[in-house]
Amino acid sequence: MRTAVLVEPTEFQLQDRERPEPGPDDVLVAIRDVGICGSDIHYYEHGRIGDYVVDEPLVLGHESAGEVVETGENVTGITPGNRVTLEPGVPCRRCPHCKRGDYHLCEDVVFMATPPHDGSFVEYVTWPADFAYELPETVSSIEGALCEPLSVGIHACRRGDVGAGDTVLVTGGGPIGLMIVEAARAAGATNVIVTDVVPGKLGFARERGVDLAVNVTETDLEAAINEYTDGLGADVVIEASGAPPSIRSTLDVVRRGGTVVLVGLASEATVPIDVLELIDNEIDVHGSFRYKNTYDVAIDLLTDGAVDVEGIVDFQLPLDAIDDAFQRAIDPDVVKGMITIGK
Ligand SMILES: NC(=O)c1ccc[n+]([C@@H]2O[C@H](COP(=O)([O-])OP(=O)(O)OC[C@H]3O[C@@H](n4cnc5c(N)ncnc54)[C@H](O)[C@@H]3O)[C@@H](O)[C@H]2O)c1
Ligand SMILES: C[C@@H](O)[C@H](N)C(=O)O
Repeated sequence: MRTAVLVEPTEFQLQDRERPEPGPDDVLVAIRDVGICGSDIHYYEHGRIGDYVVDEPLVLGHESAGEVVETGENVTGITPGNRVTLEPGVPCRRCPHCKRGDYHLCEDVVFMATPPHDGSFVEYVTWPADFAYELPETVSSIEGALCEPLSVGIHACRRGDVGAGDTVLVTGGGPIGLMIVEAARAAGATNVIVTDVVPGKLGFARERGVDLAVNVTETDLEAAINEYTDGLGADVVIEASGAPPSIRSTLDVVRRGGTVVLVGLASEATVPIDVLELIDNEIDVHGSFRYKNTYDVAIDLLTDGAVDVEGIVDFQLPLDAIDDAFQRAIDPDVVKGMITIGK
C-alpha cells in the first residue's frame, strides 16, 4: 500500500508497505481524506515538537476519515462499507487517568503521527473499532476528517464552560481558532471575536461571520474589547495562537470572574502572568489538551448543520502530491489543506 513517510525534515518518500491486518477488536479502514494539521507542518519543517522528536521515519497525518473494508472477529456495530472518522488517540484504558474518565490525559496514549506512532497519510489503517465513528450519509468524508480539529474546539469550549449569550474572544484565527469559533457558536455564544496578525486570516474570519475581527498589530486589543463590551471584558477568552504576547494579553481582556482557556502551545516555555491580577479579578485559567468524548458530538453538530468545517479547506491534493501540499500549507494565508487518498 502507498505510504507517505517523512524520512528527514522537509523530505517525504512514497513507500510501498504491507497492508496491515486488523486485530480482533479492530477495523481496517481504507483512508479517503486526511487534513494537514499545524503539528504535521511543524514535524515536516523542524523534525520535532518540544520533546517529541522524529528520529525514525514517521508517517504524518491524524485528521482522517475513510471506509471500513474489514472488521476483526469481536467487532460489532460497524461493518465493511461503513464510512468512519478515526479518533487518533487511543489510550491504555487501565491507568488512573483512563479509569477516572480522563482518557485524553493517558500518558501511554498511542496518538497518530506523534513519534514513535505512525499516522494516516497511507492507504490503509487498522484502528480499534471503538475509536472509529460511523458517519451518516449527510456528513462528508472531509467533514469526518475535520471532526479532529473540531474536537479540539469542542473540548476548549467545554473547558471554558461557554454558554448561551456569552461573549467569547478567540485569539488566533488559524484552523484551531476557527474550529473554536464554530464550537462556541454551537454552544450558544452570541458574540464571537477573533484576533490575528495576518490580514488574510482576519478577512476570512469576517467572511465566516465573526462579530469582530481585530488585527493586534494595528489595534490595541484591550481598548477594542472594552469598547465592544462596554468596559466589561469577554466572558471567556480562548487562546489559540500560542504567541506569548497573546497569552499575556488574555488577562487584560477577560471580564472579572471570567475564564481563560489556553489551547495554543506557547512557543516559549515560560510566559509571565500577573498572579495578583488573576486573584483580584477571580479569573479561572484552564489548560485544554486535545479532547475526550467529542467525536459523537462533532458528528451530531455536523449532521444538524450547526457548524461549518468544510469551508476552511483551501485545497485538496492526492497522496502523490504530498510535497506540494506541504509547501502550500506552509503559506500563512492558507488555513487547511487536505490529502485525498484512494479516490
Ligand atoms: N491544546 C491542544 O490540544 C492543541 C491542539 C491542536 C493545536 N494546538 C495548538 O493551538 C495553536 C493553534 O493551532 P493552529 O493549527 O490553528 O495554528 P496556526 O499556526 O495555523 O494558527 C495560529 C494563528 O495565530 C495567529 N497569531 C500569531 N501570533 C498572534 C498574536 N500575537 N495574536 C493573535 N494571533 C496570532 C497566526 O497568524 C495564525 O493564524 C497552536 O499553538 C497549536 O500548536 C493545541
Ligand atoms: C490534538 C492534535 O490535533 C494535536 N496536533 C496534537 O498532536 O496534540
